[in-house]
Amino acid sequence: MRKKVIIATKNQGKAKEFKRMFAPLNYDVLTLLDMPEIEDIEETGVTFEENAILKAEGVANQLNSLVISDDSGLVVDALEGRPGVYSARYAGEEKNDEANIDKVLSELTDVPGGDRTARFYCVLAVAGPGIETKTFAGVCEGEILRERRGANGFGYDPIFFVKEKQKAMAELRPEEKSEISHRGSALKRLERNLSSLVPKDDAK
Ligand SMILES: O=c1nc[nH]c2c1ncn2[C@H]1C[C@H](O)[C@@H](COP(=O)(O)OP(=O)(O)OP(=O)(O)O)O1
Ligand SMILES: [Mg+2]
Repeated sequence: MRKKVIIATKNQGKAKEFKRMFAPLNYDVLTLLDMPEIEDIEETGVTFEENAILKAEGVANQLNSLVISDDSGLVVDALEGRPGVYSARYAGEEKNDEANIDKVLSELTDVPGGDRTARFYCVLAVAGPGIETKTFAGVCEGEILRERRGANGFGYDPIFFVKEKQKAMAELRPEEKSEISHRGSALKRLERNLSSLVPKDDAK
């Protein structure tokens, strides 16, 4: 029988990646895109971890069910870590991927090749009735390109050059991306630690 897992995200790109990554584990993925009645959770944290916990616990409380959330973003060294936790709303509250990319590219116009290092971060939080909330992190190292490359993925993928693959993230096939991505490694950590999700009452 197929099992089901709830991912507390409204991001279409993340939803696609989670569906693909959970399929071989025999899980169907439900997201907030399937549950319009869930109230928005404000991302008031200043770290990926804080925001992931806010989203997972906020949605778990509304559904009274186990949920996984994903807070992720792009950290650029030459921009002192921006856009960071503001990645989704970097160019404005309407969350426009193209405008966000344009803003990063223009801020980096005068930054030479060697100084364009960056990384994607992902923190997954698991929360639910009777369990202690847990987080799992993943990182993917790269460099910011001078122009867009590739048509796959979402968000900042077209301007993120993955050293390991010598390609833009948006040039990778979906399964290639999941193998090396921040989200893929965070999910692997989560899978390895599922047994640590102990009931709160048992926690010493
Ligand atoms: O693999 C990725 N490839 C490219 N860009 C990415 C990736 N992973 C995160 N990102 C960017 C997209 C967005 O600008 C921000 C996430 O912001 P974040 O608040 O976690 O997600 P969101 O608001 O889009 O959806 P939600 O909070 O409902 O999960 O980082
Ligand atoms: Mg968000």
